[in-house]
Amino acid sequence: MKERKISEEFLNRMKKLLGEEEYEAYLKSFEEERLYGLRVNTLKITPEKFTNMTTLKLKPVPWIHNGFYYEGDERPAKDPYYYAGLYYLQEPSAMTPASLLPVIPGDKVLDLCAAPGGKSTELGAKLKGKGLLVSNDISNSRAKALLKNLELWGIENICVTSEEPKKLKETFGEFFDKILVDAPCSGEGMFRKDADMVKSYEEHGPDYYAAIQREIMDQAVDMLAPGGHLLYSTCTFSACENEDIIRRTLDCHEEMELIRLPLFEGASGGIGLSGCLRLFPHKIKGEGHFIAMLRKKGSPAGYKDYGKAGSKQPPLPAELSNFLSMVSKPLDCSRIRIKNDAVYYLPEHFQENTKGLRYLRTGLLLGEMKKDRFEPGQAFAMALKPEEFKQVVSWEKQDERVIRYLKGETISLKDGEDPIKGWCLICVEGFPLGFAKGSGATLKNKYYPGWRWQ
Ligand SMILES: C[S@@+](CC[C@H](N)C(=O)[O-])C[C@H]1O[C@@H](n2cnc3c(N)ncnc32)[C@H](O)[C@@H]1O
Repeated sequence: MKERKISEEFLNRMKKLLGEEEYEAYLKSFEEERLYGLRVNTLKITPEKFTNMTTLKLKPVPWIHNGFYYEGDERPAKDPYYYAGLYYLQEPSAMTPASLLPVIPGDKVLDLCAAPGGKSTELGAKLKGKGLLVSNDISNSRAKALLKNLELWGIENICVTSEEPKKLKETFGEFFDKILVDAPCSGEGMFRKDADMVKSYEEHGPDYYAAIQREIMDQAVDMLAPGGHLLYSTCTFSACENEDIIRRTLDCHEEMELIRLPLFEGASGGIGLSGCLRLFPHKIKGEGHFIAMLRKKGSPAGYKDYGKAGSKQPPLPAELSNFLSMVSKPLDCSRIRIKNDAVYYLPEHFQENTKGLRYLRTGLLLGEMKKDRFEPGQAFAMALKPEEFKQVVSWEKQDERVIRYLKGETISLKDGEDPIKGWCLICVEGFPLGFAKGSGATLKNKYYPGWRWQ
């Protein structure tokens, strides 16, 4: 582990927050090794099936149904199942916020500070393809990583934006049923996991972040529909970034109420504000976190479609229709849009009157219209189940062609294997990796170059 020098001021504050005895236990937790976790993508596989298939040595995270610890000497990101989007690597405490937000299929969900997608991927899985997930991050470069993770996970009903919350509020108003604010914070809870956090803490501490958090929460409240839930989380300990933010939100917005979160083994209540959750590394096998849930009073107005998705559209180009005839996934063609040759499948409830926002993605990118053909894209492959495409090639994980395909190589079929003509979906053990185009015994590789196995 890297050497880290934690500021005296922080340690004194922790002593005050925890009391002498607990403070000693907290300091002792620094002697323990950091923990490694992964969360299974329930859009694609059940945790039971995954644990039976993988060679990783896993132990369940007790409070997360699809969360597991893996051992630090394993390399789960160098695994074809990772490339198939079967799991996301995530510190166990960080799995908690998305697991607690009560998202149901059909909801309109906003993840306001979403990159790189640790929580958005779970929110998208909970939606099961129904409703809308708007994932936003103010940083454009981080939003690109977010987009990749959401597409790798096969989430089709996404919009990815890179905007200031204020701008989103001006556009959407009280639109969302569920909002997650996983706020930028001073990161005190991550000192054990990531020594670099100590360095950035010296530049910007709790007061700097508290001002940003207050502003973000005000905008989030204004985007929440009556009856909607807003979950606030940080990975820091300072009360001014946690309970104080919640207290202030309740004071400034009388339409909001606190929803008590149930305690689970090892979790603690809020300090001076019951109903919130605190996770401490000396009490739980995970890093430090704070979580609180709020609700906007009133009842949901019921379904209201703002956009034109579903309105009459010009017929699809023949090349696209031909390709879609190989796809049995139910697609509502009135939600297909072609923009600068890129073909998108809009999510339900998508507002087409939201122009002017910096979108990185509006819906599922099905592919691209080329001169006289349609070329399906990587995100489309990841959102398909093998039974939803006409021609499928599935290799066992040990088959050397899996890694060669992920490296972008042209693949030859083996003697005795049926020749392939045209588009096919390449899978590992039945889980899609991407497309290829067959011309008999040879498969031309169509794996997205930016995602290649390095
Ligand atoms: C704690 S991280 C989010 C982690 C993410 N939720 C995950 O689980 O992968 C906070 C994020 O907030 C973003 N951010 C900072 N200021 C913001 C603002 N004013 N509005 C929206 N996002 C902001 C940062 O770029 C950063 O990616």
